Amino acid sequence: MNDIILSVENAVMDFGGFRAVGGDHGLSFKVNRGGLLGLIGPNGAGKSTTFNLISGVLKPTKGRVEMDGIELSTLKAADIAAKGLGRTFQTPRAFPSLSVIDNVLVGADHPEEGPIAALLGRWRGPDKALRQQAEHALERVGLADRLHDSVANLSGGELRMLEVARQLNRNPRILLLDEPTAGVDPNLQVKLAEILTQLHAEGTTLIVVEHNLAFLLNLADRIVVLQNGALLAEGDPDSIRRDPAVISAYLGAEHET
Ligand SMILES: Nc1ncnc2c1ncn2[C@@H]1O[C@H](COP(=O)(O)OP(=O)(O)OP(=O)(O)O)[C@@H](O)[C@H]1O
Repeated sequence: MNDIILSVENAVMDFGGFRAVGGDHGLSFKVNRGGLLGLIGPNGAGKSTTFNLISGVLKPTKGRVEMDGIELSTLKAADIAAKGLGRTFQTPRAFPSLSVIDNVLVGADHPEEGPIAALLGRWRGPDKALRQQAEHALERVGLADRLHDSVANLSGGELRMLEVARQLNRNPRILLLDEPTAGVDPNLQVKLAEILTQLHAEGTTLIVVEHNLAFLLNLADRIVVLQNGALLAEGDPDSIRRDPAVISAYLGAEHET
């Protein structure tokens, strides 16, 4: 029997009259505890919107999201983060006036406070243990020699790795990564794959949205495919690679380019 940590149940997200997620019957899928789930689909399929529903950035028009049997859909994003759900964004977010390490330290000690309160808390100065933990997170993503650099000096790929470090520092039980390889150079992509493999081995539940299918299909143990906001297919990576509906809707189009 699979142990389910997260379930999306009949979720619908409408923006005005436009249905971004849910199709005709609502979107439902489950995430195994400790699993590495890949969420794929063509542009506009509803992947980021689904992440926003899970992490509480958006409230579903209909349906619900549950983590360990607790309904998340009614909670604020900061409360969901405090329950152990971390995420990165498709467009990396950073405090531009802070150094690399201070960007990791923001919110590290009291994630439930939210970033602004935590930023003010930085005036107290972090204790040594927190600083060492943040340094370790930055070492893991290959930014050990950039600790005191301004984030303004980081490349797009490095900013993305900074977001990963920020989440590693919080040690989430579930981590959602939105297009983690986008703009990341091949060396850092290898590092990223190592980090995901290690987190997976440590029992962290991972959900990864990615257009780089070669990267994701090698790492994930299950794949959910969305099309027009609805579930097109789900299964292990091999069955998804062979699924005629996926090939025609998505993989086929990719292969032609
Ligand atoms: N705030 C919003 N208001 C209106 N429409 C939105 C909003 N956010 C997303 N959409 C629309 O919902 C659909 C799904 O968008 P979403 O970003 O979730 O897709 P995606 O699968 O992540 O796409 P991509 O791979 O291009 O990032 C798209 O048609 C998008 O234009």
